[in-house]
Amino acid sequence: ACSSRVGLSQMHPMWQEPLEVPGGERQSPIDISLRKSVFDPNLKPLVTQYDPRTCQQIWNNGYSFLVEYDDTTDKSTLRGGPLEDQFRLCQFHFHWGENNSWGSEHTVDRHLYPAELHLVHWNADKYALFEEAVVAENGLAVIGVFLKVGKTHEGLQKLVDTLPAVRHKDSVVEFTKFDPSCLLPESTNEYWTYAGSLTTPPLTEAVTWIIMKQPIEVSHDQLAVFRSLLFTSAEEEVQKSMVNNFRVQQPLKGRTVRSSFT
Ligand SMILES: NS(=O)(=O)c1c(F)cccc1F
Ligand SMILES: [Zn+2]
Repeated sequence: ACSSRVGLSQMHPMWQEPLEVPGGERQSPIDISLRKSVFDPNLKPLVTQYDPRTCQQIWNNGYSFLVEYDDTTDKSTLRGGPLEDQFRLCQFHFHWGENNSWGSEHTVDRHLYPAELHLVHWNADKYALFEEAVVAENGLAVIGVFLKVGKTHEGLQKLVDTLPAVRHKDSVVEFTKFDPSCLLPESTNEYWTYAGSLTTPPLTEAVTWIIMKQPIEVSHDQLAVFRSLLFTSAEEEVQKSMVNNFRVQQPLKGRTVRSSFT
């Protein structure tokens, strides 16, 4: 699975120099300013082809819960949009707040959503492993989807029902036959895209971000189950609720956010 080693401490020997690590010029997340984003007519529709049979497990890594996919073949892929290459889905996860007033990492004209979904893909045309791509130029493509409180999301409920099994840090549970395209909004033609970074360590500046304009709706109770997870492992005396697992917004530093729509 691609994300169990995501908190890379040592850099893998690379034929290509690893990128400058953070403090850099292209950190994430950011605020997306509607009036500053630039319509790019050359942006293509996104093409996602996800095979639910590649879904493997859910893992509480002590910061979020990751739904991990088998990324050893080209069965679940992303291409099109701003991308030149084909990317493989390796995991998806969420960021959320302690209440419905905040929780997303990106904002739109400073509007905060209660949560944000990240579908993490790596460039399988250029790299052999996620671990190589995560420290490389043009290594990752992450689709961000905002969550807002509304009607129950039927597709999400299967995931929500398994979360109690991964309540503690380092717990894992088998999770199969889940098609993550059910978590994408109806319209995937409307998105913003910009050059950024991972929002968790190693914070490397390897990510082409693709943020969907249309949020998905989930129920208040579904979000409450996210907040029942814990940052802490079963052994620790003091249990801490897994909430507010988002990074603070980073300076744009002259970057342009492009939009696929006017
Ligand atoms: N939050 S994020 O989407 O930037 C992210 C992670 F949290 C972890 C690994 C890769 C990655 F891309
Ligand atoms: Zn994330």
